Amino acid sequence: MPELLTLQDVTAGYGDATIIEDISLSIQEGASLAVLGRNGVGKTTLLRTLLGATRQTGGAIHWRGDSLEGADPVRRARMGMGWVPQQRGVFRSLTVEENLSVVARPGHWNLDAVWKLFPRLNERKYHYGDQLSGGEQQMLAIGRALMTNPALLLLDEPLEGLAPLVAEEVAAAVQKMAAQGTLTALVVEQHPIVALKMTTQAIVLERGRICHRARSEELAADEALLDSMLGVA
Ligand SMILES: Nc1ncnc2c1ncn2[C@@H]1O[C@H](COP(=O)(O)OP(=O)(O)OP(=O)(O)O)[C@@H](O)[C@H]1O
Repeated sequence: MPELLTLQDVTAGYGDATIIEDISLSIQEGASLAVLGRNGVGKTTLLRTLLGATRQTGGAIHWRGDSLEGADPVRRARMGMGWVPQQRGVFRSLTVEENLSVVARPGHWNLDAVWKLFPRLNERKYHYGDQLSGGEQQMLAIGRALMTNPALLLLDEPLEGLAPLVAEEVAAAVQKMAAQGTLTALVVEQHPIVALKMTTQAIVLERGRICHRARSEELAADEALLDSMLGVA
């Protein structure tokens, strides 16, 4: 598979503060990457840097071989970057179906494909955004990003704040979505075991730098290493 995204020695932050440093990695089309690390190590900042929403002070990012230097977030979105923010961002005064339809762009992901991935959204399609539970809002936020048919989908802590059973449902859907290979997925998660199940590759950040990279399956099996890096016994 060709490479979708390549980062070479990327350093970025906010104002004068450097948050991530010397990040080098490449992600192939259709692959899925978990970005792990303790609180405050720069996971969200890495995502925001891909989107062009931080101050990049060093290194280069290439998208399908072309430099992203100078490309603002709007242009990056048009190029095919989709983003599921931590705050979810669904339109509360639109129905589920309207929320999905207003952002639709041609491609594999249409209403039927989203209903199949999230049967619960299909059941609630005439409900308004503000009538949904937290879990349903998260499903809708993911569905909305999928409807734009992005080449790269960035998910920032998709399970945060969800009750365990709903979190499992969302995790299973993300895993299914990532395994279909219709897009490249990058998942930031506090819960490494779940994130590793959803993805094929993983990186671990420590103080803004990559301290470990592995295939997700291998890292998931190495409890001692996971515990030493992330404290998950
Ligand atoms: N807009 C901002 N302006 C200045 N500093 C910021 C901004 N956003 C985040 N930071 C700082 O950058 C550092 C890394 O934050 P970031 O959110 O990237 O970490 P994280 O690994 O995603 O953490 P968490 O898991 O807690 O969300 C933190 O010290 C944070 O205070």
